[in-house]
Amino acid sequence: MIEARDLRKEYGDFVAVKGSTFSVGSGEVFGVIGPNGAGKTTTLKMLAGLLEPTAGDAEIAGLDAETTEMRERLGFLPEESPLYEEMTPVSYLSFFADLYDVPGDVAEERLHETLDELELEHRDRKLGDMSKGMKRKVAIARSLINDPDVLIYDEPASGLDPLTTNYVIEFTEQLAREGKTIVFSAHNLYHVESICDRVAIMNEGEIVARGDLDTLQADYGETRYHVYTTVEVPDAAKENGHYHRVVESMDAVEETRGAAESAGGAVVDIRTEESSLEDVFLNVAESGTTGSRYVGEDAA
Ligand SMILES: Nc1ncnc2c1ncn2[C@@H]1O[C@H](COP(=O)(O)OP(=O)(O)OP(=O)(O)O)[C@@H](O)[C@H]1O
Repeated sequence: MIEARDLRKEYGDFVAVKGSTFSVGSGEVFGVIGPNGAGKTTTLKMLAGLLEPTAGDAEIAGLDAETTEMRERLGFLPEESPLYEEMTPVSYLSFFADLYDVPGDVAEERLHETLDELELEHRDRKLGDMSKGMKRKVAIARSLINDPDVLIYDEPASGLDPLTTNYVIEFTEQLAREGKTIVFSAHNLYHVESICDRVAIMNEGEIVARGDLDTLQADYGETRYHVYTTVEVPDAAKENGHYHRVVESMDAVEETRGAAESAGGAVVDIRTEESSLEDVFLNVAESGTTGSRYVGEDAA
């Protein structure tokens, strides 16, 4: 559905994106993460045809990123979305519906339906008088006015309070369940983890790792085992009548079992804990960009 082939962006001598390559399947949710300045926005803008790449190209549904046909299939939500302050949500969204040649009655129904789903009230209030969260909801509604099947969302919940953030993330999840193909960037890795099928981790203009979450966790994460015993074993803490030891290998689990049995006790429970995306991200960041590699089924 989406193909990014070696997308590169130079600003003079500075290379903002060194060559992003990835593909996103139909109905998939793909997350782009990385520290400030990693090149996420630049990549997403090139993908959306809003920024001309210095080299490489992008396609959405087989259509070149810069074509009108492609834009009709796409909803783009920029990180910052200045709206026309004097307009109301309804006049603003009608204006964009018009630009996309959406017939008036369809646009009217669609915009109210979307604003209902987003629970946006005060639809006749000027955008300039609306809160940040309300403006973000209008920007999201704008990205959906042409009923696109592909959404590119740059930091959809940026700068919002926790309640509105949850709302926006849940709404994005709902769009994914409805079958939209979504590429989105976020700093909150918990959100990425909860929504995305696959992720790309960017650093200093490069994709340093990408793949599905399980594979990234297996490659860059660690599994921790929580072993609970009836008797004291080395490095264990007393907890609710048992002894709790955290180890990082099955060998260490077996060693703990041996220690417990030698002391006349037993292991009563073993729980595994996988790394979070945050752990994976920190491990990738620590390993630096040298020796970058791709993981997952789309390894290139
Ligand atoms: N128009 C421009 N001219 C020169 N440099 C630019 C321009 N736009 C972006 N850059 C630089 O390119 C790099 C990547 O920027 P980009 O906005 O893509 O990063 P990002 O990963 O989205 O960061 P953030 O998480 O802070 O939004 C940064 O160093 C930025 O300063």
